[in-house]
Amino acid sequence: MKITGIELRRIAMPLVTPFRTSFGTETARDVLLVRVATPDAEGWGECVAMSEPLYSPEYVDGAADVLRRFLIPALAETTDRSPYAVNRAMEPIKGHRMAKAALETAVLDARLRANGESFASFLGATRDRVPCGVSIGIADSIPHLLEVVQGYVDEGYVRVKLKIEPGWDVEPVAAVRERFGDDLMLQVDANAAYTLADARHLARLDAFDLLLIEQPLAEDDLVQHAELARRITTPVCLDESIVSASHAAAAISLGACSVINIKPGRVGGYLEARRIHDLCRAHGIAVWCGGMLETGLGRAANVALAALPGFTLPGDTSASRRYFATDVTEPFVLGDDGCLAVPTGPGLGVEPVPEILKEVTVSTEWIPF
Ligand SMILES: O=C(O)CCC(=O)N[C@@H](C(=O)O)c1ccccc1
Repeated sequence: MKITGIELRRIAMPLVTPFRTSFGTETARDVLLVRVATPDAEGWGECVAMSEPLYSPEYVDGAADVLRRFLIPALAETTDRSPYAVNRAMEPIKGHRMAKAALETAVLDARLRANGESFASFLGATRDRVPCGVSIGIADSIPHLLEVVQGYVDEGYVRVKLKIEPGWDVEPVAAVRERFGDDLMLQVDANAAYTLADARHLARLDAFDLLLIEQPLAEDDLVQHAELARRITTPVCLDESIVSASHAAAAISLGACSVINIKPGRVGGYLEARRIHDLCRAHGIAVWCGGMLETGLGRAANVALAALPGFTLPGDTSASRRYFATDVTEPFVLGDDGCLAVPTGPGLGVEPVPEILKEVTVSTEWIPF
């Protein structure tokens, strides 16, 4: 597969409502898209880095820079376009996993579209629909939170994730459990807002039969997560801490988690995401697909990944309307069964709608090969 050039495209995607987490509030996504052009097909990759390095060290301007100056030139030096060769070409560059994931995905998408194979088939999906959870930000009051949860439950989401932080944790969880009963699949996400000194306080969440508590402690501390896991009964799930299959192996062997949130952008791409899936499956560790407020492009790839057999918990693969009034692709719409259909077309199975893409585009940059 010959690449004729690569386009870096920045699009501005306003969010339907502000999304507040323990590390900040998002009101719009400044998204970097990577388009790989070949004579037979074009491929798309979405970089999930946020505008500022608050979730992880990466940020969107930095991702564009490392792609332009290092990752794309490294790719241009090889002629082997197999997905593994793309990974190998980028290997010497340290870190920048979200940037790498976007480029790997775009090359893979172009290749699969040319070969007529879907992302789901390539990854080894075993389902054609995936049950969807929804992530709910920190609200300004408990009554408002309950209203928001009611809305998403009415839409049919099968699992609710509540963002928590010190001062907004036990009370909102108790109120949701009280209002929606014990059958609602409920979990919380702290985005590393606590320390081990909060263990006794976090143990108060054990009363609410949560599916898991996501990333309670700092992303670089597996040992403290293992100690916390011994002091609470709610299963610990890691997100920010798991940036590779070797990190997942270390976390599992240390007992730092019993569930892992797999985000392909965070771990450097869908191939590494599948490796983590396979490793966790071998260890009986449940995984689910996390989200980074992706447009329909990244969402399509995530839904395909979430259809692999080890994804036994509903992910943050919500419908497009959860975040965007108008998605850049045909919208992902939640079915009456609370599921999204796995795209079946070649590659991602979706593409940007040209007039919408034009409207949301802030800048484009063409890098010829
Ligand atoms: O549904 C989604 O795409 C968002 C899910 C979600 O809560 N993402 C969180 C997270 O920490 O997992 C996040 C939000 C914003 C930025 C980074 C991460």
